[in-house]
Amino acid sequence: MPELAIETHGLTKRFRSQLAVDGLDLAVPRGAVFGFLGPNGSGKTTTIRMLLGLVAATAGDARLLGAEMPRHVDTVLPRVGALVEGPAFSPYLSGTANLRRFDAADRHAPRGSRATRVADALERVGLSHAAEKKVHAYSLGMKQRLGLANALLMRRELLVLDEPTNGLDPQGTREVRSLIRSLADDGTTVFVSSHLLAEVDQVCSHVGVMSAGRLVAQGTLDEFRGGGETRVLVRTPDADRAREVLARLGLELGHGLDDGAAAGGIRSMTDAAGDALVSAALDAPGSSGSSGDAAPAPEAIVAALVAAGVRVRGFELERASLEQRFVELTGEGFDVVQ
Ligand SMILES: Nc1ncnc2c1ncn2[C@@H]1O[C@H](COP(=O)(O)OP(=O)(O)OP(=O)(O)O)[C@@H](O)[C@H]1O
Repeated sequence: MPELAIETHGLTKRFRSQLAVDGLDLAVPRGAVFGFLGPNGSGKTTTIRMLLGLVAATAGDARLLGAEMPRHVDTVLPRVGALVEGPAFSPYLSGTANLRRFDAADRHAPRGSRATRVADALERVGLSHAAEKKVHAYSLGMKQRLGLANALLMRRELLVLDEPTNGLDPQGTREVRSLIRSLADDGTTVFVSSHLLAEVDQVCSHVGVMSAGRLVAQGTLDEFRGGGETRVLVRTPDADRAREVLARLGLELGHGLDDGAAAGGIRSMTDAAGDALVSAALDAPGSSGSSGDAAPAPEAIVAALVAAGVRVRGFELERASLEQRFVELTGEGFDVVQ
């Protein structure tokens, strides 16, 4: 069995003068829940459409479950469940009747167990109560759930979900998250595009970040976070002395937390008790700060602060949040919905 569920090399899509996807080298390991992130228009949907053989690539190649696409589309797609821009449900049929039609169109789906399969899929996405309702009376969220149910009709090795929580309320979003988790627990690889960092943070094992058609980062969630800077936060009434010590240790002052305040000429924040929160970047990637020296250990920082007479009332190491990393990589804000 190939180790990668999805693998692309130089995958490119050009629409007339627009380069929508530019030389993508994706590597999605089997068993991963891969969060495919990116701002609007960064090329996520186009990539997914190429992966599924819905649109032809301009250049490059893609393999799904070890087989070249779109050449092996007939043998590969039955092993892949997909939710892409809502399938064309018939509005005047019920949810159940729509799913039966889709199931009947799948020649790999045994007819005898169709009714059970459809009922199970509706149950998994929390739509049993509306199973017999006509789809034109469904809300956007319900249609989205029906699309998901359609992707879940058969057990699949790979699920490709384009923005599965679009149109869902917070409760629906939580349900989709736990559904993804349970699918992953069963060994299904899940490739999910999303705007929602919180979603990715909570369910994904791997992340890929798109920006303007290019894949600017990919790896495990830990690697992704680890690539960002770690900040040291010191709570102390002796802010000036603390800053001197941190600077002496080669740390770069005034990162992150202080940035906003620094614009107003303040380099730290003071609380009601008179303690200031001084922040500095430890091992900022690409920082010119400490001329390539290894960052000092946290205990060495605390010892140096104490030795210099700084009253350390709080000390914390804070890793970059996913959102900070995303902004660092794409230069764009993120649509953060918790
Ligand atoms: N059929 C098409 N014809 C022309 N341009 C297109 C077509 N499909 C997509 N594009 C362009 O390609 C770029 C990437 O679009 P795509 O839909 O893949 O981005 P996305 O990351 O999925 O965005 P969103 O999060 O808004 O869905 C956009 O600039 C879009 O306008």
